[in-house]
Formats: sequence, structure tokens, C-alpha cells
Amino acid sequence: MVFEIPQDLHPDVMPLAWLLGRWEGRGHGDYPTIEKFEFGQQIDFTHNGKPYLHYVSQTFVVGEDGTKERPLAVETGFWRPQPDNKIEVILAHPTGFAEIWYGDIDGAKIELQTDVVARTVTAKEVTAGHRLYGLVNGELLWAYDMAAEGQSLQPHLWATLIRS
Ligand code: HEM
Repeated sequence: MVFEIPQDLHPDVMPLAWLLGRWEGRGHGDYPTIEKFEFGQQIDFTHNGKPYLHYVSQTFVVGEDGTKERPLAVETGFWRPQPDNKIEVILAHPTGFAEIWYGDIDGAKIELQTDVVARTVTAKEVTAGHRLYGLVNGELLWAYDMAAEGQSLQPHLWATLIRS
């Protein structure tokens, strides 16, 4: 499929145009305090002509044949490109976190780190995150390192998705 940049895309969002659309794939998760796991993921990046992208990630327990069996984590937010290839991202999680991320856009690679992780009183103790997104041979690869529950910043998730 040939990806076409929408004509009404805000010019500030052009450095993120390669993310637009729906991505689907599979990922793995781990952390010292939990069992390793696998998940299916669907990511949607949409725009409305304003200078940001809306982002929604949904994850699922998937069967052998890829059937979505039940929901896992969901997160949503806004990706706000800034001058000089900088980016600000705001994310919200139903598990009680609201995060502010800063990062750099380097062509088809984006690196983000948390500035603030705010959490509700009942949420787990997540204190920091680091994310990498990259387009490699047409696939969206991403990885999330997390500091939580007294553990140092280390891998929690990594996944590979293709445009659907
Ligand atoms: C792709 C999205 C994600 C998936 C599929 C996922 C999946 C999981 C699973 C299966 C567990 C172990 C079972 C459990 O305790 O519920 C877990 C634990 C955890 N996840 Fe995630 N997760 C995702 C994203 C995140 C994000 C974005 C954060 C932080 C903002 C996060 C923070 C945690 C924490 C703090 C734990 C518990 C660790 C502990 O109890 O020691 N996860 N995750």
C-alpha cells in the first residue's frame, strides 16, 4: 500500500506524517516483578488539521491465529511536534497515570523520555519511562523502558507493527 500524506495535514506535523494511520502487530513484555508475556497491539495515529497527532494504543491477549481474546492495556494522548525536531507528548492511562514526555525526532526515529509521571493514589509506583519508535523496512518498531515498583529503568515492552 502506498502511503499518501493528507493534503490538510498541518505543516508542523509533517515530521510525524510517517506515523499516520493504523498499525497492527505483536509485542512482548517483561519486568523483574512479573512473568514474561506476549500481546497483540493496534495503534492509531490520526490528525484533524491541527498541529498535533491524536494517538491511541490498544493491546490484547491474542490467540495462536491472532484473534483478539481480551483487552490488555490502553493508552491515549497527543503528539505535539515542536521546532528543531523536538516533540512533546501527553499520555493518559486508565491505570491511573498521566505523563508528559519530551523527545527528539530524527527522521523515522523518535526517542522520548518522561518529564513527569503523575499518578493517582491507587496506581502502581511508576516513576519514569523511555520510549523509542522507529520505522524499519516499513515496520513500526517501538520499545518502552520503565522505572516502577522500586526497579531501575529497564525494558517492559517491545513490539513490531505493520500498517494495516
Ligand atoms: C502495551 C501496553 C502494555 C501491556 C500489554 C502491559 C502488560 C502488562 C502485564 C501483562 C503486566 C503483568 C500483570 C499485571 O500486573 O497486570 C504488567 C504489569 C505492569 N505494567 Fe504493564 N503493560 C503495558 C503498558 C504499561 C505502561 C504504559 C505502564 C506504565 C505507565 C505499565 C506499567 C506496569 C506496571 C507498573 C506493572 C506492574 C509491575 C508490578 O506489579 O511489579 N504497563 N503490564
